[in-house]
Amino acid sequence: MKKIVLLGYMGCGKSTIAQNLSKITNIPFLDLDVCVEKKANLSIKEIFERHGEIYFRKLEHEMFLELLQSSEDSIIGLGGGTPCYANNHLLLQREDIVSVYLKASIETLYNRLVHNKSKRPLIANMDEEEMKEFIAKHLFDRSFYYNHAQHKVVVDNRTIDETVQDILALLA
Ligand SMILES: Nc1ncnc2c1ncn2[C@@H]1O[C@H](COP(=O)(O)OP(=O)(O)O)[C@@H](O)[C@H]1O
Ligand SMILES: O=C(O)C1=C[C@@H](OP(=O)(O)O)[C@@H](O)[C@H](O)C1
Ligand SMILES: [Mg+2]
Repeated sequence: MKKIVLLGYMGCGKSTIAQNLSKITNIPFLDLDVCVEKKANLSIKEIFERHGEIYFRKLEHEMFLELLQSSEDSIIGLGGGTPCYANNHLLLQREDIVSVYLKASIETLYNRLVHNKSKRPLIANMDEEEMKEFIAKHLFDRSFYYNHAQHKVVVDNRTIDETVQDILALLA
């Protein structure tokens, strides 16, 4: 039984790539954020607004453990912060987990996030200049955790299909 876990910064494509990889492999896909939202019966935005980030991190950790407990094969798209809290990065070291860091440059992340920030509470209220600075610093802080992944796939200038193929090639 294997779990393929995609990690990386907000906007690198975890949710999109996990879904597309699932279509090709027929391995079921789970998005950790969506699982948290279903369990809390609130959107990520609402969880942050009503209960704060620390509460979100607790739910995220509990849900990650729950998904890893299942014996089913699955492709799991993490949230951008998942490996950086509650020692979640250590859970990635399990033998039945294949972890893939979708590595994107600041420019790629900025371009993908700038029109897509409203559902992401950490950047929702930033202007463009603030966002650029934030991504640069935050990505630097988080890279330590992302680099715990078993594999790294660079996603800059790659289409969705190309990234899916890159992942399939390293799984082969
Ligand atoms: N080549 C690409 N690979 C992945 N996502 C892409 C690509 N080009 C554009 N996008 C867009 O970038 C965004 C990535 O968001 P998402 O999949 O939610 O990332 P994450 O889950 O890592 O935050 C989506 O709007 C997606 O359509
Ligand atoms: O980077 C983060 O801390 C977060 C990333 C989001 O997921 P995506 O990376 O899928 O946007 C979501 O979990 C939440 O808004 C916090
Ligand atoms: Mg996502």
